[in-house]
Amino acid sequence: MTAIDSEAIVVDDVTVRYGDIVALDGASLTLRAGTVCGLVGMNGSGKSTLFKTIMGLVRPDAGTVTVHGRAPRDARRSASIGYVPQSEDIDWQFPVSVEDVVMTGRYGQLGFTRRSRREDRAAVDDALARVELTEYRQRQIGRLSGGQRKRAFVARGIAQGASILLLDEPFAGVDKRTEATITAQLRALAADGVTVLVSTHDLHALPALADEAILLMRKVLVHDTPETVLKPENLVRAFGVDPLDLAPGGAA
Ligand SMILES: Nc1ncnc2c1ncn2[C@@H]1O[C@H](COP(=O)(O)OP(=O)(O)OP(=O)(O)O)[C@@H](O)[C@H]1O
Repeated sequence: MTAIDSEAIVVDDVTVRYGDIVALDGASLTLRAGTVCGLVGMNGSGKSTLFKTIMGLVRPDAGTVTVHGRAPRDARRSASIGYVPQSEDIDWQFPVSVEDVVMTGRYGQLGFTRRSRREDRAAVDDALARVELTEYRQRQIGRLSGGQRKRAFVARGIAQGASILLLDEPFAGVDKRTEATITAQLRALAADGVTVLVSTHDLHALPALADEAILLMRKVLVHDTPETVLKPENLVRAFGVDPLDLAPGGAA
């Protein structure tokens, strides 16, 4: 693999504005294939905007994004990039079952008839088993708990078979067991060469989850190992205070 091939995501000096609000201000990063990168920053620091920009759902006002050397929209159309959005962005009343949701991850591979083939059904079965949701497969998606909903959308990302997976706060409101299940699956995907970018507010879990981490504050403040990113001087730059000192019981 050449150096360029191994660069899964390249964000180069990207600025995104929503009217007067500057959500990203000259953000740059490069992610190598097969790594899990944790994305950390305070509320409003631009994490969701960065995901949407990498997906090609938001167009940068300045700068460029390439995904395996291609424009994000092209990568999205070819299903080589998958996105697990924040729970608030999903319509939970929609009358679809868990397995229907996971099957939508296969739409990029289905023909225009959208008829699932044996390999699609096998991918859905495998993804459901990986996140321990097999017994809930027939249930309407809104009749799951918060943690089960997260797992359903992680399964959808897995079933897609994308080489890049973006996850926006998959651990929000989930219990430790679910967090461990999702973490193990993301690590397994990375071992298979998938590039994973995952935002999280759970700083304690970052070293177990990620090979590297990014501190975002409209731009990339630090991109290094989780241990370096978690140094108090770096967290103070991103959060104004050391959030680990604010946790119950004090510092980690
Ligand atoms: N559609 C929008 N229209 C206007 N402003 C927006 C929009 N989406 C985000 N913003 C603003 O852009 C900034 C970055 O928001 P973004 O959602 O990317 O942050 P975030 O880091 O994901 O936050 P959180 O941790 O709360 O999810 C914020 O100031 C937010 O209010």
